[in-house]
Amino acid sequence: MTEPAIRSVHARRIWDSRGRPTVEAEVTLSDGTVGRGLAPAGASRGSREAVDRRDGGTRFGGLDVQGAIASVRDEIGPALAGRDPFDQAGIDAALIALDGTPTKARLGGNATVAVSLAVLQAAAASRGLPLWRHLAGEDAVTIPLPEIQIFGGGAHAGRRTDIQDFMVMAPRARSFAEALEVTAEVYRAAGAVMAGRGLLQGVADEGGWWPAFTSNEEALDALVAAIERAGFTPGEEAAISLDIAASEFGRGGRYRLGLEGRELDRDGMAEYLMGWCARYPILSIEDPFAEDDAEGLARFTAAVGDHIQVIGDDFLVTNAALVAAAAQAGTVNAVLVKVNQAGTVSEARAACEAGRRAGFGTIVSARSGETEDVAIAHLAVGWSAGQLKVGSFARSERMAKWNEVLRIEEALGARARFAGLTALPFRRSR
Ligand SMILES: C=C(OP(=O)(O)O)C(=O)O
Ligand SMILES: [Mg+2]
Repeated sequence: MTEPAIRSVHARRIWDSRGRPTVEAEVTLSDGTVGRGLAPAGASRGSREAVDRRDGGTRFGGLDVQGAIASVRDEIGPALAGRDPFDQAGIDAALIALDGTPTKARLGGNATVAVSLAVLQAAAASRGLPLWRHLAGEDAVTIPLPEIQIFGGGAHAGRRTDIQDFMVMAPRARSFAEALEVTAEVYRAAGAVMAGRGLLQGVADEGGWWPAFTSNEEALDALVAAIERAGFTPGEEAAISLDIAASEFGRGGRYRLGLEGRELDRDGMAEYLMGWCARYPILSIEDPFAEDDAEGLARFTAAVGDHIQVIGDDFLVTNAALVAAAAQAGTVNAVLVKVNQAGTVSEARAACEAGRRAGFGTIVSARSGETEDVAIAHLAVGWSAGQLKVGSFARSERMAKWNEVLRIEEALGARARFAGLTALPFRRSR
């Protein structure tokens, strides 16, 4: 039997979880198999990420994705027709060459990521394999430790807090299912705590509670109160993970905390965060300094990196070369992996592998603008990334992904190996 080839690539406009247009690509193989890839979209974006093509106007105003769809129809589709769908690296290299820019700005990162994921899905479907198994081959896989948002802030919640994500990790959980259960208890308790204080406003872009706090610390205190109200001991069954997303309010070594009406220099910011690390049970901090502040990051990681995961998101933009450089410089000890930040599956995988080689924590992540697509749950398992960040409970585009990991864990049965705390970089090096 001859191996199937790519017959056609189609793109359509769909809508994301923020009500904005995005791209869905559909790849059809010569054996009739179809694979779909859906492009997510970030709000707090690193300046070196792949650039989406957003141009023209929708009928009712707002930027459209017709340019990205035209890229697929006029250029990507014809270029990929007849190619081997199992050669993901070759397909992604072709997309990179066809685009010809360092940031995929010509074709659009939203076009390349949708097609790259669609080819991957078509190849898995053609083999009759779940995506995670197609990715892992015969290798054993690890089920990721989740970090789950409880309060959303920053660019995802009208900047009601400067800090973007207040999340929970379950350090004692023995399975993904148990970690999800613990965090769900904290999530509901947090809603009750906020309602009791008259602070409940709704849900943020990633499903965490939309806050009405008057300081960033008030959110941390409420998180500790929620953990206790759920019947857990802070730092034991449930610990704290933060995404500071500092590029949103910091530049040139200066940090403007809008909520608290003050500006900190690099040392002041370090003191602010180190104070939190001393007072709260924090296990992980993402982008604690702005993407242009390698010095702040390096000093912070040198100070706390032996017991706290320090993740580069905007700082590393899912780029293998930047991950390798960060490992050399000691700026962070973990990398967030967002497929659309790179623009292709292969580049995201390379960033994840560069992280693994460096002994980093590796966290596959969704974006704040998402779809019902569950591919990243499979990437996290298939790549044995060790950690997954998807958002929270109150939005089904997030729950679709968390629930998909439950299905994979169940399918693996006794063979399921939950990463748990071994996913953290300081646990690895011990
Ligand atoms: C998921 C995140 O947000 P966005 O998608 O807005 O970049 C993040 O910063 O980690
Ligand atoms: Mg981030």
